[in-house]
Amino acid sequence: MQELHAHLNGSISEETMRKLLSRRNGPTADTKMMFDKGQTATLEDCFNMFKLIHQVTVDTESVYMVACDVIREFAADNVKYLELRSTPREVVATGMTKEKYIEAILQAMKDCEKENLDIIVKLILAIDRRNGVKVAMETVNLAAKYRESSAGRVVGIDLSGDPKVGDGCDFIPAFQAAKAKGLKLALHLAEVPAVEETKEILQIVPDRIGHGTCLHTEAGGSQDLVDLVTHHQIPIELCLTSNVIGQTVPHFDNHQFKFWYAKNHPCVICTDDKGVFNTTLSNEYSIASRTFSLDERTLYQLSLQSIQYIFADDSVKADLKSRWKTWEAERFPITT
Ligand SMILES: CNc1ncnc2c1ncn2[C@@H]1O[C@H](COP(=O)(O)O)[C@@H](O)[C@H]1O
Ligand SMILES: [Zn+2]
Repeated sequence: MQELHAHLNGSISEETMRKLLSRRNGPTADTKMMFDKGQTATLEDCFNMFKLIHQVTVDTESVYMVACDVIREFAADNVKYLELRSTPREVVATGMTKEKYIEAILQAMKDCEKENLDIIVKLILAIDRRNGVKVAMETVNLAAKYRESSAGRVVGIDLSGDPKVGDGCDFIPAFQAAKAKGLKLALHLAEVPAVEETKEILQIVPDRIGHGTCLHTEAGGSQDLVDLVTHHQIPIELCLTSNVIGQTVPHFDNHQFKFWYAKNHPCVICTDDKGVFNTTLSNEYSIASRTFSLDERTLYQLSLQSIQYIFADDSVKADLKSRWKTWEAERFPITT
């Protein structure tokens, strides 16, 4: 499998969280940092959870530890290619600058490469829409700088944060600058109904869309949005548990996966925040399988197709594809 939509601070497992809570003052050891299975909440609850989590990842040591653990956990879940995304954060009290934050993640990526984990990891820097345009432009510049100095480990830019805050159109110049610098764009779009904003942002044709929950008319979107996304064949990163717990989708059966999959549109199954939503990528594939009656071969095809939408270069795509094909030949031998 490949995981293309995973926020670092939302991906912290219970075990890592325990280690973090024992390290410093702040939220106490029994503070809940994840939702229970089957629990529902609101997007606001999710963002409050992130605020708490950010209180325990305030120094480079914790960011490094979190990144190492998250990479190892995805590898243990059989993820062969991972694009992590994270919002560079400065914490004056601990001396963590945005540069040091990014470097801690890059160091974790490099050190994990030495562990022979059988996983390729790339990094996407996130623009939090709550932090405004100036910070967004800074993030783009940081991404360009570290793309150069990290041997291509930094691959793109994300737009995330509370979708109800601010106007995403304000960030269009930052997205254009990112594109001009050769960075890829994976943008959270239409996580809640926002037809005008989404239409305008779609004009720049992002490389991938996060969630796209409210693109289609039944979910508060519009036919124009569907036509644009279809016309440009923009892959959509779909996170089932996240959307159901956050209640932007009432039940798994109403998930937009159904709409886009039925159109044969590029769909990628992802976790979003495996820690906060208490899930794994395998679990998300199982939910998709149970909810939409997809057999193993169909899940395999979905995973194989996702390789086309990764942000790494063509040689990585070709290598992954050949590994998938080898596995296919073993798992589904042609019998005559
Ligand atoms: C639930 N749906 C979502 N919608 C929008 N943004 C989300 C998100 N889930 C996570 N994030 C974004 O990721 C940050 C945490 O990871 P990092 O500190 O960047 O590693 C959150 O603060 C939010 O900006
Ligand atoms: Zn997300």
